[in-house]
Amino acid sequence: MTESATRAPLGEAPSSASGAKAPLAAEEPRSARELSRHEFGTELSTLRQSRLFWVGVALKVVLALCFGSHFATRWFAPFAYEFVHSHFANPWDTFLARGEPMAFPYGPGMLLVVSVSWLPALVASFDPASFLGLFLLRIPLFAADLTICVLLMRWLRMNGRDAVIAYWLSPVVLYATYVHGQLDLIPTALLCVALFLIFTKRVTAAALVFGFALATKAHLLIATPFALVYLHRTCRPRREWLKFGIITAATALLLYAIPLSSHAFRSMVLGSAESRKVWLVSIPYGTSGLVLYVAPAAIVLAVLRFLSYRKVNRELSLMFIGAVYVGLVALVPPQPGWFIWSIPFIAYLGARFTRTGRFVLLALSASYLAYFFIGDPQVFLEAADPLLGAGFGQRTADALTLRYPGLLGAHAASISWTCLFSATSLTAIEMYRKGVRSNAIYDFRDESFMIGIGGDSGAGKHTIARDLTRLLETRLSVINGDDDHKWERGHVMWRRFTHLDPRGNLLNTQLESIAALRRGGDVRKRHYDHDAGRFTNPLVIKPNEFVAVVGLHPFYLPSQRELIHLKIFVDPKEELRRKWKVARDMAKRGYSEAQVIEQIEKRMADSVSYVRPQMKYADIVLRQGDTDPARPHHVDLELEMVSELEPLALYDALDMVSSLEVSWTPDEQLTRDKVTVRGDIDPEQIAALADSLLPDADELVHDVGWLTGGRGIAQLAIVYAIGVRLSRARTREIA
Ligand SMILES: Nc1ncnc2c1ncn2[C@@H]1O[C@H](COP(=O)(O)OP(=O)(O)OP(=O)(O)O)[C@@H](O)[C@H]1O
Ligand SMILES: O=C(CO)[C@H](O)[C@H](O)COP(=O)(O)O
Repeated sequence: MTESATRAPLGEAPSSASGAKAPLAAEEPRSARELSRHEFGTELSTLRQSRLFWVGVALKVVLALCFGSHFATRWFAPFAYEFVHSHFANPWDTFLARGEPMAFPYGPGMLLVVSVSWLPALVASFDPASFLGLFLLRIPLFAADLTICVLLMRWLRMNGRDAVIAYWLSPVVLYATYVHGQLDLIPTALLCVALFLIFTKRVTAAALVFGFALATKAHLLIATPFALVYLHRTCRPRREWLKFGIITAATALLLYAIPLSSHAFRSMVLGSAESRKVWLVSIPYGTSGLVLYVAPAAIVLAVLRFLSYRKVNRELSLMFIGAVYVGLVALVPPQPGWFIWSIPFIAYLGARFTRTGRFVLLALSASYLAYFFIGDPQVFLEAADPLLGAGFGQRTADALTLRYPGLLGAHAASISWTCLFSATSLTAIEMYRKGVRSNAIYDFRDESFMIGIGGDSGAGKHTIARDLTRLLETRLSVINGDDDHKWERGHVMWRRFTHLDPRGNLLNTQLESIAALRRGGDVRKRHYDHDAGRFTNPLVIKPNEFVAVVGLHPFYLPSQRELIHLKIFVDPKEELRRKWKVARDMAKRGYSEAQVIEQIEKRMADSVSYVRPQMKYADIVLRQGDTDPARPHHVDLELEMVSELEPLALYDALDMVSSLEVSWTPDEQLTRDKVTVRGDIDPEQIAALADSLLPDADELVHDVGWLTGGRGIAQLAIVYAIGVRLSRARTREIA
């Protein structure tokens, strides 16, 4: 698979270029909803084109029709059928009265989801244990299965296709769901949907789905602290986690309240033997009767560890939730359905970290099937009873046990359980390690990442800062270099010096501000109000993950250069800069055209002496060529980038876009490369390029903040450079 394969739009020219669709305005942000709709379309079409996907569908349909253990044929299918057929009478009462306390140890949410496919039972009578019944039982499970697969592809992006192998064809899901007949895929899919909504910051919707999910099966309570911590660490306003907790709890409690008055419900669901299994493995602590509950201890340990992270990203959350669920099954008596809880997360590991991930996936799947066959051959084989006749499983298991007592006895079962235990433990450890490593990639520890944006007046410095704010949002603070002018407008000293002269600016004050913000301290600073030409009272600038220093001299002093992690210089075509400056100063600063032109001419010598020389220290120089407001997708940009940032990778990515003409020229010393870009590009293509250039680009930037045309390419080049610098710093730290 080529890296671009999951993103269809890369090679297509944007629609405005062809004139087929109204052009997107450069400032028009796309909503997160629009973007996700588009991406799911991409994922579904990737699935439709995958032969392996269709092989999986065929296999699942056949298994769903023909197989089912007594869990499916004696309990779950009749339970759902009874509920619908009786026009929604309380089925727990009916089954407890029949002496079937194990029939449905799930919450009301699970009954609601499972019943959807049984609506024909409202008007028709049939045997729920028949092929038809088995198939109806699997319809919501298939929907849950597909939902998980699509969400995984979305999360995995460039490795999306690998999700088909790692998840869609998972032997654990095939056996537990389509052969045995466990329902755990439903809460698992709901958990994944809730996580997807959490990651895209749709907190209310996430809480409603998560609350409903808890009402399907209470094991999801284990994922709750991880969701709360993630929201606490990543969401602004900070209280979002509380809102999530309240809505989730209210939704779950409301749903549980519906059947709560039923004694049968309380005894079959709330007091079920299954939920008590979590306490069964314990270590005695001396003779006083004190014991250590192993599984709860592991869960608490994981939650505490997760809480200790200052920064948590999506991958760390997925890996921790997966590690807890996979670790949990190693610490309780083995249940076939419980393994399902961790499978999407293990598949994520398998697709994302292919070498180790696939190895653990394989080890776990093989030892899972081996244990559930050797440990209980009768239940394993009875799933074929609907196809091969009642009693097939029992007869065959008895015959095999008699013939191979060593292979199917208690000792063999313990050996296979030991293997399964080892595979699950290894998986949990791998998930923990990979999650922690991925979380560290864009973590800049206790420093702010400083970005300097320099250039002449009207060259587009603040425009770049605003375009970066769209991507970095509240994680970016901006210092304005103009705040460090020495005097207010009209001051007599401005007759001696221009604003471009370092002697007209407090560059040492600026240096102190940069140093303080970089090490995480607040800065109190007056602001230069361009409307009035006066300084305001001092304002507080807070440190942040990213700080942009925007001005005429952000890297004039050597010490400024040392403190700034990424130096950007804007150097548009002079004619264009004049046009922009005249328009901006006339519209926003109250000057006439003649006044602006006179000011430009007067400052020219200082621009050449003091501003432009900073260009040689820049990591990136952005040279905007012609712009055409009627063609927002249009690009005419020259990028100069220090070779250490590997501009060739950027060139390679841009060169894949067929609607662009890209060229690359290194300088003779191989220290700076020039990349020229001409053509058309839209924000979705730029988002796709960011995905291909940076691991977890969406962790670094807000996905819907990408612009179109030249400004979008400038955003891409800067974000790429930030990503390279950050990941290099982390790699050095890890090494
Ligand atoms: N890439 C761009 N594409 C189109 N227009 C631009 C671009 N960059 C800047 N402009 C236009 O140029 C004007 C000046 O840009 P901006 O205010 O960002 O310049 P500046 O370098 O920050 O100026 P100053 O230092 O004088 O405050 C803006 O009002 C905007 O209309
Ligand atoms: O763009 C500028 C510097 O980047 C301004 O020209 C400078 O800040 C002077 O301001 P004013 O026009 O208010 O005298």
